[in-house]
Amino acid sequence: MSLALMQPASRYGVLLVNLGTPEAPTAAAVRAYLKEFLSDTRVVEIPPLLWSIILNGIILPTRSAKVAKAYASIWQSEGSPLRVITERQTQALKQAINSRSGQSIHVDYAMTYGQPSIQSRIDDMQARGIDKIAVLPLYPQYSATTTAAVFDKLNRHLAKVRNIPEIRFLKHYYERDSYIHALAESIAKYRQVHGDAEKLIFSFHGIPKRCVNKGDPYYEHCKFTAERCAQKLGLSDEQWLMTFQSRFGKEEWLQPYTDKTLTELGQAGVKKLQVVCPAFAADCLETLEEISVENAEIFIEAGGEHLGYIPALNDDAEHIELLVELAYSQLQNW
Ligand SMILES: C=CC1=C(C)c2cc3[nH]c(cc4nc(cc5[nH]c(cc1n2)c(C)c5CCC(=O)O)C(CCC(=O)O)=C4C)c(C)c3C=C
Ligand SMILES: [Fe+2]
Ligand SMILES: [Fe+2]
Repeated sequence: MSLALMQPASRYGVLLVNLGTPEAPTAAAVRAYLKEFLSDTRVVEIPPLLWSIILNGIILPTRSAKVAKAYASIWQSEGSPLRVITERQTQALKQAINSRSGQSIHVDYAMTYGQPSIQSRIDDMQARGIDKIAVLPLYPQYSATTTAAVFDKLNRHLAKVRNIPEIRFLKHYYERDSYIHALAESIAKYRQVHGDAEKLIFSFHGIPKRCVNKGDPYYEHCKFTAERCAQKLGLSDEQWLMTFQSRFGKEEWLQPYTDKTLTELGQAGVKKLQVVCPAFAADCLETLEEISVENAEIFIEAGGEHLGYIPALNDDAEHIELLVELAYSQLQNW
């Protein structure tokens, strides 16, 4: 792979962006993180004044301590898994791009909520003389609740900048062969070690059904991902399922729900399941705790025997290859 750039490499930057995570597994830190995250109107579309009363009066006081406990159970010595893995991805991508292209391109990461903020990383790049920035949100499937939230944060910052950099923004990559390949390879490798299961569940982070009804293409992107990956693995229709996890609030979200499906499968006599979560580029609370612990317990209580969680692509070699391809796709001939 060769990279054709129109200007010196020192003027280009690549910014990986993921969701964000608390600074510490404490109620106070989780509260601050959830407050910023759940105040974004891309994430929660309830009228702001009404939502601010519900958020500050009910959600934050009741949820922060409970969620902090869940974070504490997965916290690593270096910090939150999402941050630790995103840092590793950033370093690995930097090394791969620069050794491959022989050019020194600046690579960094930001979080939509919390630190390091998109604003601080764009400012840092501009201070380094970088004026062409490729922004790569680490969401394979586009949703207004995630990808567009990155776009908003970026633009809200640039609205205050006099001399703006040029930006290229990756909207999604669910359709790329290299993504489907990396996902299928990770499942095949897991199965080489742990054996097959009766069924493979593709569990995506959910969003409210209303969002899809109003035009969010997320469901279609998830469906394409699961179908292509199952096809690549040679699975028959009976061997896999697509579900949606992490429901929040009372309204209907995309279905079938992961937890309810696990209960039904356990009750129907299924003993061995494997779950992969393709919407997460890095392992985090929603995979390491919700799927691997909470949902595994739900399945076993319903009669199942084993739920094997297949890790996210994280800093796997195939994933870093994919990130190089995504970065090149934005930087090429620029
Ligand atoms: C309130 C609505 C939410 C929407 C819509 C939503 C969409 C969405 N989220 C991710 C990725 C992640 N979400 C994570 C945690 C998380 N998500 C929500 C709520 C919504 N997400 C909450 C409240 C939380 C925090 C935990 C909790 O209180 O239950 C994470 C993990 C972060 C970590 O620190 O580990 C990720 C990643 C996607 C991909 C998505 C829509 C496509
Ligand atoms: Fe989420
Ligand atoms: Fe969750």
